[in-house]
Formats: sequence, C-alpha cells, structure tokens
Amino acid sequence: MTIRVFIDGAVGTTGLEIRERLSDRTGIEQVILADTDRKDRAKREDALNSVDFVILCLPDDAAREAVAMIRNEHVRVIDASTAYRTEPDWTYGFAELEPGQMSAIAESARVSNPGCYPTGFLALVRPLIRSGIVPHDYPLSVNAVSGYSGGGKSMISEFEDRDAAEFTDTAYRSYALSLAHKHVPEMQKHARLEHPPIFMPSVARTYRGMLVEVPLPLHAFTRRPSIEAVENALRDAYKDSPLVRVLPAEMGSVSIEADAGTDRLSLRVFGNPERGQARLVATLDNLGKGAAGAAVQNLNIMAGLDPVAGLIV
Ligand SMILES: NC(=O)C1=CN([C@@H]2O[C@H](COP(=O)(O)OP(=O)(O)OC[C@H]3O[C@@H](n4cnc5c(N)ncnc54)[C@H](OP(=O)(O)O)[C@@H]3O)[C@@H](O)[C@H]2O)C=CC1
Ligand SMILES: CC(=O)N[C@@H](CCC(=O)OP(=O)(O)O)C(=O)O
Repeated sequence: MTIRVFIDGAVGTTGLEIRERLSDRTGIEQVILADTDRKDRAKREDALNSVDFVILCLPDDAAREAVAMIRNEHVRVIDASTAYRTEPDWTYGFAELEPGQMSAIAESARVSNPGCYPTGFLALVRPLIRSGIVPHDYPLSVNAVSGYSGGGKSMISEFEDRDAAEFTDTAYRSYALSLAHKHVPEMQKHARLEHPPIFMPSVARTYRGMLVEVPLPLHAFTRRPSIEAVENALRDAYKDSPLVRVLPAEMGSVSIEADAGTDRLSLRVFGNPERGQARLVATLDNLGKGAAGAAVQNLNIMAGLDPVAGLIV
C-alpha cells in the first residue's frame, strides 16, 4: 500500500528536512507543489484535500488557515507549529511521553508535533513527576541553548547573511527575557505542573543541535531522592525506546552537537550526592527529534509503519 503525503511549507527549514527523510521511502508518495504554486491558496487547498496525510511546516497562523481548508474527512494531519499543542482535541505527538501515547497517536487524525525545547524538557521531567520524585507543584526551571536553525529561515539569514538588515555576528545570546516564551504553556501542560516553569532559552552560533538542562535540588524534596533514583526513573521510562536513551554521566562536559544530525534524544543525570543536587541534561537536534524526526516518527506511527523507518537513530 502507498500513502500519499503533502508537506505544506515544504521549502522551509523543517519542511525540507522532512522531505529529505521521506524522499527515498518506498510506499510513500509525496505531493509536491511547484515553487510558483506553493503559496497559491487554491493549489494548496487541492493538495490538502487530496492526500492521506498532511504535514504542516508553517508559521502558526498559516497552519490554522491550512487546517480550516481541509474538508476531506479522510485526511490526517501532523502540525509542526505551536498552534495546537495545548488543544484538548489534538493528540500530543510525543510517542515516548506517556504509556499509551504511541497508541493514541496511531489512532488520531490530528497530531501536534512537540516543540523542540519542550521535547528535551518533558523527556527529562515527566517520568520524575509521574513517579512522584518531583512534586506537581515544584517550581521547576529550564535552561536551554539551540542552534540558530531553530528560528527558521529568518534566523538562519540573521546569522549567515552579512547583507541582511538584521545580521548578527554574536556567538551566543539569551532571549525570551520577559518569561513569556510560546513553549511555556506546552511544557506546563504536558509535564502536568501546577506552575509554569521558568524558561531560559538562548541561541548559539551553530546551525543545529540543542542542550536542555533542568537543575534539581534533591535535598529540598520531601522524599530526598538519590541521584540513582532519578536516573533509574528515566531509564525505566525509556527502556523500550530506540530514540530516547539514558547515557551514563561519566563525561566532564556535554556539547550542543552531541545529537546534531540525528533523530535521537539523549538524557544524562549529573549530580553531587554530598550536596544533594542533580543537573539533568538532554541533547537533541532541534530539526531532528525536535521537529522533522518527530514528524516522520508520527507519520510512521499513524500509518502503521515501523516507528523509526527513515530516521537517523
Ligand atoms: N526550525 C525548527 O527547529 C523548528 C520549527 N518548528 C516549527 O515548524 C514550523 C515551520 O518552521 P521553520 O521550518 O523553522 O520555518 P521557516 O520559516 O524556515 O519555513 C516556513 C515555510 O513556510 C512557508 N510559508 C509561510 N506562510 C505560508 C503560507 N501562507 N502558505 C504556504 N507556505 C507558507 C514559508 O515560505 P517562504 O519560504 O516563502 O518564506 C517557508 O518556506 C513553525 O511553526 C516552527 O515553529 C518546530 C520545531 C523546530
Ligand atoms: C532558536 C529559536 O529561536 N527557537 C525558536 C523555537 C524553535 C521552534 O521552532 O519552536 P516550535 O517548536 O514551537 O515551532 C524560538 O525560541 O521561538
């Protein structure tokens, strides 16, 4: 059986990555609009209603507009934008997040692909909250650094095009300093936290890759969990996953490139038992498990294929 797939936004940063991952897959036929037609409303509407699966790689407003254009009840949608990630009638497309999530994705017609930063954050904290190691009302914070492709075509031009009005030669900068980043509601909802985490993102002069960190003062928790208990909870949560792995915390440093160019998500638990402190670190590719890899994984699951087919494991 062949499935027909239309990527709306196929020449954007995420769309192109998905297109590449699907290009040599047998059993998957892509509907591709000519460059002159890719923003033509009527052509998009035709394509959106003529396939089995639509993958939206658009800004939020354009994604909402595309969803409203779909009239064919047969069409199933994966949206890479932020538009539907906290909507109750959409399925959150993080297959490893909860037991049963992969089945929910398999049966769903509307799947929202997780944000890149929430992917790292949720992978680190959700098993700890589920098992009671971290209380639901704990005021978590999350520090993260992304490669500049995380900001799409406009940020790529900001970092690479010396002729662009907004060109920057900075090596590293913090942003979202008003503490209102669009990923915070998604992190709070899917971690099942009572309070929004304090989110401290930054961007570095490297194209792709991501480091997401959560500090945990274990001595302050009622159950005073050990560093081993934290690591074991993560190992147990991801023991069957080919993409999410818990690595030994034996190296003295972790680089933003650790999982760049792959669809993996690696978790490490560093800590100091005397001080009762832990530092959880996730590495991923913002364009891999943080976007395109997750979208292809969700497509595989929804279509009943091998979940990691076409992925860089
Ligand atoms: N980059 C990343 O690491 C991640 C991105 N995402 C999300 O994925 C989505 C796409 O992001 P990204 O690929 O980075 O963004 P880009 O800006 O690189 O690409 C967006 C694409 O959408 C096209 N587009 C915009 N409006 C329309 C429209 N009305 N009709 C048809 N095409 C349109 C753009 O066209 P044109 O080329 O003419 O500008 C562009 O090609 C966003 O919602 C983003 O938040 C999610 C996770 C990570
Ligand atoms: C470096 C950078 O700017 N990153 C983007 C987030 C990446 C992204 O694409 O966000 P979504 O996953 O929600 O689409 C930002 O902070 O807005």
